[in-house]
Amino acid sequence: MTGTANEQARKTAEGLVYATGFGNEHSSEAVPGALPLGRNAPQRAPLGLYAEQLSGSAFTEPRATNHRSWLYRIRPSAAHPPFVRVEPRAVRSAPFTECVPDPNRLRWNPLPAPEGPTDFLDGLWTLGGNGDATQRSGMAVHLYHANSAMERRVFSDADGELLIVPERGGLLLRTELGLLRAVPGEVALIPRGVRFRVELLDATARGYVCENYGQPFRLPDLGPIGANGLANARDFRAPVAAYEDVEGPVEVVNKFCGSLWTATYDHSPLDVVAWHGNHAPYVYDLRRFNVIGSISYDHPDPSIFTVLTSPSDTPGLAGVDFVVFAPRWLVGEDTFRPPYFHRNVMTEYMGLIEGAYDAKAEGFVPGGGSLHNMMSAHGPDRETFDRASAAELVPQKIDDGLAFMFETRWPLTLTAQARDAGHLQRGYDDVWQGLQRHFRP
Ligand SMILES: O=C(O)Cc1cc(O)ccc1O
Ligand SMILES: [Fe+2]
Repeated sequence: MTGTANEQARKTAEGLVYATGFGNEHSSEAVPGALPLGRNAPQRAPLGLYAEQLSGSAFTEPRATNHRSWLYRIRPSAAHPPFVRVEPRAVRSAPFTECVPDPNRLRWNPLPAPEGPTDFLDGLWTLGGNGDATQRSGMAVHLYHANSAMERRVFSDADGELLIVPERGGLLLRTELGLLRAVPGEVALIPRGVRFRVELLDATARGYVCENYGQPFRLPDLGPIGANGLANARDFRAPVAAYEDVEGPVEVVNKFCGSLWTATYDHSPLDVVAWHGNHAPYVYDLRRFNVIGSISYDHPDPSIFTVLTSPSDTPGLAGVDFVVFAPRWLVGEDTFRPPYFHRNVMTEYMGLIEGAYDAKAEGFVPGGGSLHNMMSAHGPDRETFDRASAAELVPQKIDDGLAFMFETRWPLTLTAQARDAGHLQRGYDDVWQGLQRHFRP
């Protein structure tokens, strides 16, 4: 991508307007009068537009979990040529069958820079996942490293929603429902089936993606925390309508039941002039997260840091949680303050957006990731354990990092490329070597 194209994307991103709130019924029109009033499907939609419903939930799901938007577009989505299946490059999907599930603790360095011009879609690289895309259950962990804009190219994912976690470089997401800017420290969500393309605000972009095949992410219940706290609903931003009136070839890539399918349209499908509904993309600034923790003793379980949760059919057991370790004060008395040693029935994939993470002195780097699969023993490395066991317990501000976790109820199976990757760290186990016995009966 040329500097000029980046510059243009940056200028566009600067002027963006948003609607706020989580899961709201938004309505928006890019041209006055484009949104019909009082009905969804008038005999003739305003301004010669086509009316189309995009459903992210079954028609009959309870109102609280019903997701759909009405789109008023220049051409109906139905007018398209056949899709043909294409090579998926480094994108893989559930069920993950290339490897046997591995109980070892694993850690990767950042995804290497791509060779040659690579857009967001070509730069997607799947680490692993669980479940089955055709059953709409489970999740996948992808990383991306891109250096160019998706030009005349649009992507949509029928298999799940995409939670994008930029780590390096900002993104301008041009979606059917409008434009979103997502820079490191923010996360963006593209709902199932929503078409979008990604432009870059910087020379390169790197980050993580949680592809959630299961129920859409929602805000966790707050229970005794009360009516406020953690991620507050008003801090989520949805786009306002913005459309492309572009004729000529545009490649539309559709991820469907694990495969990538492509068709060349004679126009851009990002041609929605007005819309209303709640099946909409959003962006959230992780620094707005209201961190809640212990003000007496002990280290709460990290569920207290849940930003978004995708419930499964068993109450309390998430298909996947998105958890953030944001700057916070530690004040626990007579407490080992960093993450404790533990074995967890849930599987933990962790990434680092910036700085450092308080359980690991070294080796867990921004853009890298660690996998602690179901029941694998992990926790502070030796250096962290020794330091925290001896530390003077004065109030301490942890403000030198932003880490996150995709935590899932099912074990995560790697792709062959993740297992064999040159950037897989050898000897991760060694960080727990040298923990001395101190037992004195
Ligand atoms: O493993 C990790 O670092 C994540 C984590 C953090 C924490 O504070 C407690 C439990 C846990 O799994
Ligand atoms: Fe953990």
